This record gives sequence, C-alpha cells and structure tokens, in this order.
Amino acid sequence: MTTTATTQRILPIHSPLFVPPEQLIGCRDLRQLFAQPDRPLALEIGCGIGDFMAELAAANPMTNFIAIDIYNKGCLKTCRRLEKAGLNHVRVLRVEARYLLHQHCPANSLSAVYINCPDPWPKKRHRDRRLVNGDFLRLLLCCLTDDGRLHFASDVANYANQVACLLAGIEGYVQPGATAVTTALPGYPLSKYMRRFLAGNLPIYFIARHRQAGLQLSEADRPALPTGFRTRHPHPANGQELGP
Ligand SMILES: C[S@@+](CC[C@H](N)C(=O)[O-])C[C@H]1O[C@@H](n2cnc3c(N)ncnc32)[C@H](O)[C@@H]1O
Repeated sequence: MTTTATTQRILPIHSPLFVPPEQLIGCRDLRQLFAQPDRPLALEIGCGIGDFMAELAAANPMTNFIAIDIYNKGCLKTCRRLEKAGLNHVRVLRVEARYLLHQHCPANSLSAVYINCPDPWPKKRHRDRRLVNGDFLRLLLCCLTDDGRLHFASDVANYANQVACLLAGIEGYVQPGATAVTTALPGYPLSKYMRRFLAGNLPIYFIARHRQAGLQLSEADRPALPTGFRTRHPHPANGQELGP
C-alpha cells in the first residue's frame, strides 16, 4: 500500500479494551462502558503509549479508568500494554478530549482527571492552541465529582504557570497545599514524556487541585463546546478529517 505524508494508514485496534467510535454513539455517560458502573471513574487525557495509565490502574483496581488519545498508534500501544498487564478495568478511546467531555461525560461524573505533558505549543503566537485553557478548566470542574481531583503535569514552565493562574481565577478549584506549582512528584506515576525530561535533568511542573466539596454544579454550568477548535478528530462542529 502506498502512503503519503497526508494519508497514513490507520492501524485497526481489535482489543476488548478499545471502545470504537461507533460504540460511543448514543452513550451519554462513560460509566455505562463498565460492568460495575458505580465505581469511581477517572480519565487520562492524551495517554500517549499508556505507560502512566498502566501504573495508575494497577495501583487502583477498584476504580474504572478511561484513557483517551487522538493518536491511533498510541491507542493501539496503550491497549496492548493494558491487556498484557490484565487491566480489564480500563477502556481506551480514540477521541478528542473536548468532544468527549461535552458529548459523553455528564456533570459530577469523574473522580479524577490526569493530563500529563500536553502538547506545549511553545511559540507565543500558538499559545491559544493549548488544550488546557480557562474554558477547558471550567468544563473539567463541571465533570468532576464533589471533591474530584485534577492532576496536570508539564515540562513547560510557562504552560504550568498559565494553568495555575487560570485555576486561581476559577471559583471551585481548591489548592491542597501552599504551593501552586511544584516540581516534587512523590508517588505520581511517570509517563514516557515525563521520564524523558527527568532523564535529561529537566523538571516537571506539577499541579494538583480538587473540586471544592459541596459545590453545586449541574449541566447548566457547562461551558459551550467551542466551534472551530484545532483538532484532527472529526467533529460535528467543524467537520474535520480523522488524521493518523
Ligand atoms: C506530548 S504527548 C504526551 C503523551 C503522554 N501523556 C506522556 O506524557 O507521555 C501529548 C499527547 O496528547 C494527545 N493529544 C493532543 N491533543 C489532544 C486532544 N485534544 N484530545 C486527546 N488527546 C490529545 C497527543 O496525540 C499526544 O499523544
């Protein structure tokens, strides 16, 4: 088969842990994907090759996990890794994060969200392409459960500082300690990118917050789905093609 720079082959994923896009149609609540839907549900956004999720899920057998990425090969590698480790309480989805949160994730449903080394968009003029912005953090706050946790890790200091500033301006996120951003990661599993940066003696900037206990949030508090955001995932709002 001939491939070009623009048409790369999508590797089929046959893993029982993979949820194909057609299975998501009509699914308004990700908890329905599990045999025991009453267990806490945690989400990793941009799981890459799944090494972080494998360690996290192995340490938390009573939590259901969703690992998502828009990268087909990453989803395949994640499925292989999780299957090999017998981690049947994880589902892997190839889906864009904002789309998933808007379409399939009800308010008050996620006990934790993990975002590790999101694409940094280092050039100043590209910063508006960063996934984690004010609207995204408000969307996450709505999807988190009462006291649900948000974990953000980045190798880029100005991304972490930007996120910390945004979080400080959003009512409902609680900072557990005195430090807004830390480079200490005790007990936090390491992802491929985190390992790579740490091996090069570069720090990882880590942010942890939880949703204020007792905060009343409902579907009405969910920010609208932005139109025209940059993604290669097909999306009713922008009709873009699915990339490799
Ligand atoms: C720099 S990599 C980091 C991968 C992994 N978290 C790690 O730390 O090793 C960022 C990942 O996020 C995925 N990604 C980027 N934007 C995304 C989006 N909007 N929704 C879901 N995944 C996304 C990319 O495909 C890529 O695999």
